[in-house]
Amino acid sequence: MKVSIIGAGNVGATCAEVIANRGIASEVVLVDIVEGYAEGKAMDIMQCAATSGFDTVVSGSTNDYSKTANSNVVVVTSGIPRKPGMTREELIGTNAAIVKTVIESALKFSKDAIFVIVTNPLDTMALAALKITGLPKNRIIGMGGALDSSRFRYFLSQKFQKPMADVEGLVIGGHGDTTMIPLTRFATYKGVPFSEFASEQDLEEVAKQTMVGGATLTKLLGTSAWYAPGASVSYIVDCILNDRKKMVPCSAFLQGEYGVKDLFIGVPCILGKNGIESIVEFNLNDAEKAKFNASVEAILETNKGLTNFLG
Ligand SMILES: NC(=O)C1=CN([C@@H]2O[C@H](COP(=O)(O)OP(=O)(O)OC[C@H]3O[C@@H](n4cnc5c(N)ncnc54)[C@H](O)[C@@H]3O)[C@@H](O)[C@H]2O)C=CC1
Ligand SMILES: O=C([O-])CC(=O)C(=O)O
Repeated sequence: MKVSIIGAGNVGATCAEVIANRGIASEVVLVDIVEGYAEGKAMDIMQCAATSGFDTVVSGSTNDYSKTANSNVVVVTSGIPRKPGMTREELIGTNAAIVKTVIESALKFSKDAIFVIVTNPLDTMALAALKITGLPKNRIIGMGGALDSSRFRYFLSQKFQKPMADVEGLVIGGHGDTTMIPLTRFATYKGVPFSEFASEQDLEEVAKQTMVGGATLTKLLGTSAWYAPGASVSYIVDCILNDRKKMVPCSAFLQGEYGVKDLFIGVPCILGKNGIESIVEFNLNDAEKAKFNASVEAILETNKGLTNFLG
């Protein structure tokens, strides 16, 4: 099983390292535009193999997409990250052009690949990927909700002092500071809804922390996060390559689900060897619906910025 990761920066390289360490794929190819960068990252990761004990082969290439040929999965992590004070949406001008070039190049060599899009603004870049490739919707997956839900579980676990493994939480909606929707009503402690013992105010606080989770890290780090993003991408890659059929919130191209058409937004998806194999629909209450609709409107607004790139 072969995975190519386009963009060997913080997120891309972390993803390669996690995939190798967990043996998720037999081969990982990192590609970057900066001369020698992907080769260097790959060599550094390979020098963990002897001590970490993995046999995944990680290699790097500067813009030579022939090395990515016949990938089962292509991960797109190329593009600029935000700086403190910026929104993800502000990255669209630079990143849309990068995403277009790299996806066209990767598709030439891997016509059957499933594409996992990571570059921000995520929901809009996933739409760009669909339009650029013309691939069926199951083969374009936006990585947002997996990370946001993982952060939601972290903040729930911190707030209520519960082990992370006992905490479940789901985030849907857009992958943006104001567009994501941590579903506090469905958050559980070992199957018991948190709402049974936590105040609404406490749960709202956790939801707010989750929504700005990426911005908080960007402020602390001076650039956006990479460990949890890299781990979340690897989780999705594992679900595809190992046909896990797990439910993972991802940005998916909706065709009527949740009352939405022709738009990428975060919803629970079943991931397997065919990519997004189905979308799980469930009833939202009026307040959740209102948030979801507001999220749709915000993504539609950001998507307008694509017209310069895609016509
Ligand atoms: N969807 C999500 O949950 C997340 C998305 N991101 C996004 O992922 C992207 C990457 O973030 P980082 O890895 O932190 O940035 P980074 O700056 O560390 O790495 C980006 C890499 O892309 C490369 N690149 C730029 N243009 C390229 C091209 N045309 N071809 C090949 N490589 C090219 C750069 O040389 C750089 O090495 C950003 O847009 C960031 O906002 C980051 C974290 C989470
Ligand atoms: O915050 C950012 O810009 C990067 C990202 O999407 C995240 O970490 O959630």
